[in-house]
Amino acid sequence: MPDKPIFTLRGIGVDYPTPAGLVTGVDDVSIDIPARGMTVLAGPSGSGKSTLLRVLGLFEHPARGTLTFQGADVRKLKHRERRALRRHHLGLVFQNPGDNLLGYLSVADNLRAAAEAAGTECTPEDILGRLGLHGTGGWKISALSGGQQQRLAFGCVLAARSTVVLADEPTSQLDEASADLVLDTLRYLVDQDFAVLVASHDERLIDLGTRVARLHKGTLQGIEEREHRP
Ligand SMILES: Nc1ncnc2c1ncn2[C@@H]1O[C@H](COP(=O)(O)OP(=O)(O)OP(=O)(O)O)[C@@H](O)[C@H]1O
Repeated sequence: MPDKPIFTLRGIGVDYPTPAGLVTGVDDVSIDIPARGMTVLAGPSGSGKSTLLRVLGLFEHPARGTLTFQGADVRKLKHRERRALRRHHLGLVFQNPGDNLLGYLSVADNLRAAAEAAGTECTPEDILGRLGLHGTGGWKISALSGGQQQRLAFGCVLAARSTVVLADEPTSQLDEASADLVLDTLRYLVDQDFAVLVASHDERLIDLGTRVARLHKGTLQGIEEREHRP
């Protein structure tokens, strides 16, 4: 029997107030996010990918619709419960590598800090070895390439033992070789049975998705299920 979805969205709508009036970020989006595999939110600039990720990351309160996480209606959670959900379950990776890491800490200390913030513990050398960053624990963040920094950001998700990985355009700031490192890391996270959700318009990343949800002007155009990952 397939796993229950980790997120269920029904009729989600987000509006942004602007001086020119309300701008719709997404409208009437209904989708189940599976507990395993990689779901890619694809679509052109302004289609609502980041808005939807912010809803799932609990940064954005939808004006309409319902969002459940593991069956619980997120709107009904108390502030403390929402924070706990985010700390223990949601691993976020933003597009700019520098926004994901603490530049004043070493590589290993970034992993330790991520684990501590989630109330858990980690063995940095183990995680670094799994991500092809063996031996970099004592390095400054600035000594890593952009792709290695993004890998480390995903390493922080491993350190925190999050349930879900939410990544917004994780390859968009990287050259092709660095982006390859990120694609390998995403494959690894999928193999480790994380629920991976990525917003991207990078075709190579979209090709990795076990499920591709296409957005256009804030609405969901369709969901493509794929049997096999390329
Ligand atoms: N803070 C905001 N204030 C006003 N409008 C916003 C805000 N954030 C997003 N929007 C609008 O909501 C719509 C969806 O934007 P969103 O950033 O979610 O799209 P996107 O697909 O992630 O685009 P990109 O690939 O450029 O990041 C766009 O019309 C955008 O202008």
